[in-house]
Amino acid sequence: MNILKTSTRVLVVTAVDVEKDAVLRGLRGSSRFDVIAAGVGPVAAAITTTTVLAAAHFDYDFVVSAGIGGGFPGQAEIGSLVVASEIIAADLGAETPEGFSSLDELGFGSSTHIQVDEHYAVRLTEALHTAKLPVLMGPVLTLSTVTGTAATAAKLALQVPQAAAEAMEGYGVAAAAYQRGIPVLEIRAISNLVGPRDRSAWRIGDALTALEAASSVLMEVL
Ligand SMILES: O=C(O)c1cccc(C(=O)CC[C@H]2O[C@@H](n3cnc4c(=O)[nH]cnc43)[C@H](O)[C@@H]2O)c1
Repeated sequence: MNILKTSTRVLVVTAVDVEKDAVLRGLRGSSRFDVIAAGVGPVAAAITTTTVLAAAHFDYDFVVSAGIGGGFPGQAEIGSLVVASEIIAADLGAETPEGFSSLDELGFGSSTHIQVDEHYAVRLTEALHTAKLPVLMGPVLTLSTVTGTAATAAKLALQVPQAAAEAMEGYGVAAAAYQRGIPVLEIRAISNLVGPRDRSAWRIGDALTALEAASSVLMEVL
């Protein structure tokens, strides 16, 4: 019996060109991967990912949301990597006197948690660890507004106790992939800590270096 093994096709979705370039450097020209910069925020990410998936003349096997992100203090250090264990739309819901209520809790039936491909998330985390890159697997929050106060950081940590990182695109990318039944992963290279706004403390260069290294490992795993 002939078993034809077709090669795995992966769409990597970043927000901006510097992230895209870092991923492309790490992938070293692999033709199995397409990398796009879809814009900042969950809406741009969802629209662009949906458009690219619909226009492709083949089925992608994986969609990966990749870029820099904020690390929750005590969880993810600047320059480290976070692989999402789940992708959570952390501000999709209602504020109540008792705290945040998600769309699910409000009874709108739309999930604010999207499951990643757990098998490959674990394999990627292990491979990054083996490559001696500092890495943690944990929930990654998607927010439309970058957290800028200790109070909001504390509120989010209470809302999602194991929250490892926050960024602005993962849920949008994941929702587009989920709609087409394509497994999704999210990887964030930590440029700053989630908390009081101090843009001068963002280490974007270090994070992009980590993102490039992580992309080499991603190529080996998928
Ligand atoms: O400086 C600002 O006020 C500002 C407002 C909106 C966006 C930005 C970005 O630079 C975002 C770029 C990109 O980075 C991701 N990112 C990085 N750190 C965080 C974070 O702590 N919280 C949320 N997102 C973060 C995000 O995914 C954006 O695509 C700056």
